[in-house]
Amino acid sequence: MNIIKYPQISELDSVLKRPVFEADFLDSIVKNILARVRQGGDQALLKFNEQFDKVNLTQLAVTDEEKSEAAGQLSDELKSAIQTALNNIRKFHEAQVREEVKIETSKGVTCWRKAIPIEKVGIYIPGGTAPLFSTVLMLGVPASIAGCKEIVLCTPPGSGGKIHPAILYTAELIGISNIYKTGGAQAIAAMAYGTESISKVDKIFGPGNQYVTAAKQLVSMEGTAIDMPAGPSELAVIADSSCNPAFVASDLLSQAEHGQDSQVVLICPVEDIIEKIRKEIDSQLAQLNRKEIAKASLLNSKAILVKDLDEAMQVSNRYAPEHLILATENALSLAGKVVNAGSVFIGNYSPESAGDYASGTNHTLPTNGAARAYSGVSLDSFMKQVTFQEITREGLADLGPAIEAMAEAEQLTAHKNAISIRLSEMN
Ligand SMILES: NC(=O)c1ccc[n+]([C@@H]2O[C@H](COP(=O)([O-])OP(=O)(O)OC[C@H]3O[C@@H](n4cnc5c(N)ncnc54)[C@H](O)[C@@H]3O)[C@@H](O)[C@H]2O)c1
Ligand SMILES: N[C@H](CO)Cc1c[nH]c[nH+]1
Ligand SMILES: [Zn+2]
Repeated sequence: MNIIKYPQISELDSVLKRPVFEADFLDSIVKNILARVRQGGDQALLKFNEQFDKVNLTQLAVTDEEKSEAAGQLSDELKSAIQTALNNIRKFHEAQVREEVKIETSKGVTCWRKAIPIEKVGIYIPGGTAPLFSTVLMLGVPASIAGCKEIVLCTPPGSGGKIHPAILYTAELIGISNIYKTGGAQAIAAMAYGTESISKVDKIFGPGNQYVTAAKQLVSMEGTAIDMPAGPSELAVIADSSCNPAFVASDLLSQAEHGQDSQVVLICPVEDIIEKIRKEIDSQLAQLNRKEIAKASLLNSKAILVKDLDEAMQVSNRYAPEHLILATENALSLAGKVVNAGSVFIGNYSPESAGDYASGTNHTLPTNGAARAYSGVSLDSFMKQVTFQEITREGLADLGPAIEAMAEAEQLTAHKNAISIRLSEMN
């Protein structure tokens, strides 16, 4: 992880450039995959399973037998951990249910907003390099609280064409039964267009690699809604002398291990602390399962030496990380200065891994700077907010002249007439 000392704010965009593929290159690969699925349906998906996932299958749907075997393949310890996470995620997302509020905007004019679940949703569960069953909780729990009628789950087949039992077990726990063995851009195409066995959905959710994220963005231009660009994982840590260097190193490595296109950034006003954290990274790396992946993503990663914590926050806000850890003194008050971030972890005992699995917040978060304008997945992501208004005869008598005047000024006489015809009936 290279150190960049005291960069100018204007240099940051190039210093902190994400390691993304060139957009035209990615688009041409992904457009081709989308077109082949649109034309070839299930057969195309099965061919992509052979090409990318090296499995030869005859059907995409997970069978009832596979589902029923899943629970027996997990330890009681893991099942209980999944239940703990489920409880916390459910609590946090249930608290997002909002009361319907009726407002009388003027006498006799009542307006309100009602949250109505999106009927058919598709959830993508990454499985290329690790079977992310925690993502089943992050997407399935809010979808089920929202009351979505149909939930389609796609995930790449693992070795031997199997889906990891923890994915199947977690899906069963939440009540998701339409599960298909297809991953990457082709899975996104299947949910966007529909195939013989996979239903077309109204909105697609879920994180994934750059192919998945590009496919979601492309199908969204053709009319299927998506949650947000949730691509390769990122983490920024703002640390000062009060941090525990070993903790910070462990946090940076936790996101570096996701993929070689992950990026982690350390922002710190004390050079000596940066050195201590770098040493810790080197010693902890050796013990990791995925050290080669973590090493590769550390090559994309930077330590930024800044003047003070205010400047550290400016750097972080400019970067707009998916995750931000504040390992500083008075971390809670520093958190008040966050403008751009997907999810924030405050203090030495709030590791990012807690949000990945079990604190209760959602881990499907905007990456690649999208946190400047997008929020992570929440209950609202699975609902439409429909507005209603009810106007009484007296209400229209009062409000009508204002509407007539505005319609007249926009030269929309039919609009004006829809009011005038009623006002004349009242006289
Ligand atoms: N932002 C978030 O909220 C969030 C949450 C969890 C995970 N993630 C990220 O999700 C990603 C998961 O990536 P993954 O690769 O492990 O799994 P994945 O399931 O996203 O992708 C695997 C699929 O990619 C396709 N693929 C692989 N190589 C290809 C190629 N050369 N051409 C076309 N398609 C190809 C294959 O179909 C394969 O099944 C990681 O980058 C992780 O950081 C992000
Ligand atoms: N850190 C990922 C989001 O960027 C989510 C995840 C799932 N499992 C472990 N981590
Ligand atoms: Zn993670």
